[in-house]
Amino acid sequence: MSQKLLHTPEGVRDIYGREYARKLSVENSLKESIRLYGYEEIQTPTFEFFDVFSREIGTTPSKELYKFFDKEGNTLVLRPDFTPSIARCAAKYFCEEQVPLRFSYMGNTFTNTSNLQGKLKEVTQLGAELVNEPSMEADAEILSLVIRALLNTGLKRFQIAIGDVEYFKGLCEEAGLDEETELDLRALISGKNYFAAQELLQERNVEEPYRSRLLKVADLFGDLGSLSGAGAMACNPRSLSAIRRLEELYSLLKLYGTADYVSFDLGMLSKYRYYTGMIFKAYTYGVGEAIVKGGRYDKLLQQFGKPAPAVGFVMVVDSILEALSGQNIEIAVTEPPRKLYYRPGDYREKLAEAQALRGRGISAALIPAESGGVSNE
Ligand SMILES: N[C@@H](Cc1c[nH]c[nH+]1)C(=O)O
Repeated sequence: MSQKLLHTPEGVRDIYGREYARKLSVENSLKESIRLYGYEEIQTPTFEFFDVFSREIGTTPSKELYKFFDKEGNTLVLRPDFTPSIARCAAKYFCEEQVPLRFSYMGNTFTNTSNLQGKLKEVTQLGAELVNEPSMEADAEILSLVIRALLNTGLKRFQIAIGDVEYFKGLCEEAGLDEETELDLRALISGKNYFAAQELLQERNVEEPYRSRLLKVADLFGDLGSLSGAGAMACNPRSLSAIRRLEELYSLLKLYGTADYVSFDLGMLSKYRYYTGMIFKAYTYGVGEAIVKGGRYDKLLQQFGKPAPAVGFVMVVDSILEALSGQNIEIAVTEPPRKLYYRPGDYREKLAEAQALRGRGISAALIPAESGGVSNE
């Protein structure tokens, strides 16, 4: 048989045995934490029309989408991001609804990145979205829910960095940047490419003090105190009200008892352009990428026909598992099946025994004794 048949493409993988049992256990724990906050599970399709993830929506760039065609010639896309799908779904079925809507979901997302990046191209995401809620209380609920859910998996050492896209937008407006320059600058700052950012601002004739203010954004991180520094640097109402919101958010997190897990990072700029306010990422030891990502997107549902504010997050289950393993944190898994070995002469008794165990909710596998047993490990 060709060895090639046994291989999976780069960036996807099989998960089985104990590792899969651990994954299921973490998923259940995260789901239960989200359920406690009143979120209702929903399911959206794995692929959608291209337009749901088009450039105007502001999600994953087109070159990173898995695109294909159906027999009618429609362009379809394997979802790279749940948020546009949930926005579409909420706009379709809850269009007239004004009360807060709480949705949670779980499934795999797909991004067609280059093999050289060494990233998984299919990951399991578990998330929640709170629609029709513009308040700071909603932002605080989302952040505190994330913190509680992470603690419930057994993780202890993690930090949530919070930013607000309005701070940077305010500085860009103040400096008179056009949209294209703003997008280019955002990409350079997110990629930590400061020299190129400096060059770009010089090229576009951005004057002082605006140029240095924009470049300093990358250094604006730390505890609550760092917000006052950021406030002192900005002279425009957009950036200043972003700072005020973050300060208010912090006092709400104190009510939840979750403020110790957060820090601020005004240089945090997401690659997704649908965010309109607070954004955040959770980091922990042993994983380079964020294990949770989220934020407020008050204009996205409008693109699907329902003007409604919303805020939400996703947890990347594969990365949380990597963190738990790297930090040697035990994950309770369900008992493996009891193995009942039978010989031709005692099959009747062993079968009865297995049935009795199953009747009591205990998993039991019958195994021919001469086979030497099976292994799923
Ligand atoms: N979908 C975003 C996370 C998010 C959910 N809701 C709001 N933001 C992401 O994948 O990064």
